Amino acid sequence: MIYPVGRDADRMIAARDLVKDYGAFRALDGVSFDLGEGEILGVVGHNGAGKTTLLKILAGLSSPTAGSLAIAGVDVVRNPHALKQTLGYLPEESRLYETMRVADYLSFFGEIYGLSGGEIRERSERLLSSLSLDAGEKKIGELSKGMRRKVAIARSLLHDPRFLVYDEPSSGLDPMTGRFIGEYLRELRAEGRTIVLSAHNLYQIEEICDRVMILRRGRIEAFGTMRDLRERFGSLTYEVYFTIPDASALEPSLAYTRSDGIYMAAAGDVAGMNRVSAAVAAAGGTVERIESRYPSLEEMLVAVGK
Ligand SMILES: Nc1ncnc2c1ncn2[C@@H]1O[C@H](COP(=O)(O)OP(=O)(O)OP(=O)(O)O)[C@@H](O)[C@H]1O
Repeated sequence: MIYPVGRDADRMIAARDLVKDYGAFRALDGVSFDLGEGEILGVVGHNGAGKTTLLKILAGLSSPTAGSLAIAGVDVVRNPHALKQTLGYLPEESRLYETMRVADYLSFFGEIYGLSGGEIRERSERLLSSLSLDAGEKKIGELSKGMRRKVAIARSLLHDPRFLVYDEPSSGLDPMTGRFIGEYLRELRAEGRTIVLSAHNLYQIEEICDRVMILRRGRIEAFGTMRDLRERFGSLTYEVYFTIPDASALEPSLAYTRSDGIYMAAAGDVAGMNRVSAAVAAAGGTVERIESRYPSLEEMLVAVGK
């Protein structure tokens, strides 16, 4: 199945039946989807689902065993080097050059991208300041994990690429730095860049991504906006909060929890919610409020299973 983008978006990625075998093991098994320009796609899945494998293929660093992939209209399976100027890649773990100062490190990569000395200085300064990174004269080996991640992000953006592939950008970072990077990604999107990222921080994915792909054992289990996914995984949950003088008067089959003197029983649909409310009233209790909520991405992933 192909998951198309909306008609109004220019297409940045067209992936068709991507397969990746490692020997006899099939890590990706027929992945097809489209992504529009200027969108953020979050790729989620349990360990070993195939996220890094897919991201490496999108970055032109690994060639698929079968299938086709066009990025910005270019067939990157046949011509992976065509991505060089278009793509900024952030690997899951970046090996940085421990003994280099940040400025020298960025200069080194700027030269690889063919930038002039002036361009490198101007862009490095702008990137480091937008990332709130002031490393001074420190060597990369002396930086904290969060600072190193920011250096790797700056490196991925030096040549001003339109398409970013970020593997676990906030992994291992404290919540403040993780949040900062989430907001930074939104700014990059506002500049018109297309971003594919993987993350185990599902709240961040829910917050910043336009579309989400749930991978399971190398296949797309679900793909769409969070709204699409909520429809696919269904239902609202209703939580009925009540007080009751004697909970033992409730019908024994009614499951509930109790916190600070307030009881709560959950129901999967409106009929269930009505049954709970009636049971509470029959046992002499009072319904205080009813809350409805959608399943979170985390609950969806649990429902999908390994
Ligand atoms: N070079 C390789 N050789 C053999 N098997 C590999 C190789 N790279 C990945 N695999 C296997 O392919 C599967 C998918 O791996 P991948 O790294 O893409 O998963 P992932 O979803 O990124 O996992 P994680 O969340 O743990 O990073 C795993 O079973 C992994 O063992």
